[in-house]
Amino acid sequence: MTQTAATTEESTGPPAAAAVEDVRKIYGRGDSRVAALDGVSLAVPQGRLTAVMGPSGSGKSTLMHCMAGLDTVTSGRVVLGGTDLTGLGERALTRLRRDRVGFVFQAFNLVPTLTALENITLPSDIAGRRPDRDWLDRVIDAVGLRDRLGHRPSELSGGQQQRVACARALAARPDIVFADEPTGNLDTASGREVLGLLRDAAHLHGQTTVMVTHDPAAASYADLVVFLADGRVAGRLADPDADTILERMKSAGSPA
Ligand SMILES: Nc1ncnc2c1ncn2[C@@H]1O[C@H](COP(=O)(O)OP(=O)(O)OP(=O)(O)O)[C@@H](O)[C@H]1O
Repeated sequence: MTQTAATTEESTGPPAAAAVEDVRKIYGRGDSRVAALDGVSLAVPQGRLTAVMGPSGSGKSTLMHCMAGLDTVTSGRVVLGGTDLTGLGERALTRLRRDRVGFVFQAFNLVPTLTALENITLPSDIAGRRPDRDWLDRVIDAVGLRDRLGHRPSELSGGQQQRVACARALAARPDIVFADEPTGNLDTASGREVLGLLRDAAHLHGQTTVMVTHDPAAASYADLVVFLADGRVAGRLADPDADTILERMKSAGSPA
């Protein structure tokens, strides 16, 4: 693996936990050619919650997948925790995702036959690692699921299931967590719980997290909001409130 310093565009603030530099991702050829990412540069600050917003088709999921090593870029560079992902083979990418990245998706993706606790420790079990017991306890308390650990997913509410999914992502202490519409399937109250959890994980425990969302209220939990449009970065807002985010979305002329 090539080790390089993660670069950051900002001269102040925390160092970048991840960065993309002039990334292009082209799908298809000829008439069906789509530039899903068209020269994106972005630094994800360490220990912060970053939201990525933008209209449907603007490249949010593609960006997240490329940053997480789930997809490769056509050109440009992706650096994660000092490792240049560009040019890594599938085995190395698999190892990197397993060891250094946590995922929270809209569909909770819990294993239905396992209990909440078994789901939370599954990634460490698969990797053959013993989970850090103290940390696991803290994560379980943070997600407020201590009295539900023996329940199977079908015995949990949507919000509880997503909190299990968050705990699963946090338990392995990954360098970075990627959350794709983590509150998309949740009612407002459950969504707030999950967002508060992700924000606390960043602020109290230094967990770097990138979250894709369409929802200005959800994005207002973030320390930094990055707007995409047509595969490009169309703006950034630091410490935004929901109204400012909504204004920005309106002025971009394209509802997310
Ligand atoms: N596997 C693929 N093959 C071809 N085109 C693709 C593929 N994946 C994405 N695209 C195209 O790339 C562009 C960006 O898609 P992407 O899913 O990243 O957008 P998004 O902002 O996440 O959208 P949404 O909010 O609707 O999920 C779209 O035009 C999409 O049709």
